[in-house]
Amino acid sequence: MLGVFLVGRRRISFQLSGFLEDTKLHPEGVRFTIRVPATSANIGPGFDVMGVSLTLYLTLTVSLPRDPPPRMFTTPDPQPKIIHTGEGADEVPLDAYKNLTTRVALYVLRCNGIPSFPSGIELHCHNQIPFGRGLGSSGAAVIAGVLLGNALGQLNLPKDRMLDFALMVERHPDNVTAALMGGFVGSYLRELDAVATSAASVPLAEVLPEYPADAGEEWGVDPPNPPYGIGHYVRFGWAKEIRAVAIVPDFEVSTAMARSVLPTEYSRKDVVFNLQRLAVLTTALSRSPPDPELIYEAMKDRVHQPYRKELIPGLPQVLASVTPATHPGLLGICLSGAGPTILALAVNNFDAIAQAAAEVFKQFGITVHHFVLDVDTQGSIVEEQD
Ligand SMILES: Nc1ncnc2c1ncn2[C@@H]1O[C@H](COP(=O)(O)OP(=O)(O)OP(=O)(O)O)[C@@H](O)[C@H]1O
Ligand SMILES: N[C@@H](CCO)C(=O)O
Repeated sequence: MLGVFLVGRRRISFQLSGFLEDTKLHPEGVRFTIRVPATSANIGPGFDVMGVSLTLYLTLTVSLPRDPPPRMFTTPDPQPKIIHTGEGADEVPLDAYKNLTTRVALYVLRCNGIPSFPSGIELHCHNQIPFGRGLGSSGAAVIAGVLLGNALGQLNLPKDRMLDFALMVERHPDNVTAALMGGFVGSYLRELDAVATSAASVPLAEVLPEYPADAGEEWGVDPPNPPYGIGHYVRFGWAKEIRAVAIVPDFEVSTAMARSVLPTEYSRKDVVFNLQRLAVLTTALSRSPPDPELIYEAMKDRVHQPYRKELIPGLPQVLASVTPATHPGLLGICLSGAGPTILALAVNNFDAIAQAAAEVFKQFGITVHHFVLDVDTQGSIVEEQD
């Protein structure tokens, strides 16, 4: 059986039967991995626009029998077996009809005329991305699902088309675009015509229905296919000496909650404040050596961070007290995604910067841990396992 996956601009073709033979799951079977990076969205002023992919990963090891047993069109239908280790292991659903990654994979398969998973799939998800912290865990799960559906269905979708599928689920483009493409990216949702707009606006419940466990093939209407070209993106430069310190509080803030506290209208003054900084920041982060004076100011925001402080005790105090003046090496500091993680961009003194933020959070009774990360330039990859 021939598998063909698109990985970046490289088309990788391989004989599925040529995969490693050492899997415990299917000793005679097929095995490949899907690796998706964490992301930090917004970077201050670029709310729902900018994202950067970071070197923490969700990795799926997918095993399937070389000669799958014939499909049984009676219940129980062929659910993948899911093992999940690492972050989220105590809360992630292992039922493939409830797990975000496999539900998205099934959505992609069903949109392409494949009604269910192939039989005998075993999926080991190893996750380094903390849940609900602003590091793009859900975006990574969605992208992993799109790549899984593409691989299992041998669909050969180009990455731009995969982005359409991801945007039907996660409807702001910043995290999923960075997770799929890698690097530092800006993206927008294209204005669609009326038909495409309504296709792209169908309720999430229709894209990812609650699959009844005993439904077999009877899943009702086909899910809505994404319109073509929902999201467009551009890659920005990133100065190689800039690293990302992710300071992760010990509590979760769901993105849905963090979006519900935002206003629906903004003053012209606040919109202009963000636009001015956004325009400067995209170029400032590409320049070597990076200029802390320019970047610190350009990472300020008036569109989402001020409203999220009620969900994140200590947020304004951390942002105001950890500055390039007090902490040489720091370039700028902001909320990562919907929070509560703080993203500090710096060229050195990474641990001291994290420690300073930790001390402020401590005054609010919050403990944190931190990662010093680099920008992942590859984006999501699908490859034979070593
Ligand atoms: N690997 C995963 N497998 C299955 N479900 C996941 C996975 N990662 C995240 N999720 C789901 O996504 C939820 C977190 O999504 P949410 O959008 O609230 O936060 P986030 O994506 O971590 O943060 P942000 O969007 O601000 O970067 C989890 O509670 C879980 O339901
Ligand atoms: N732009 C999004 C990122 C989180 O998914 C937000 O800030 O709500």
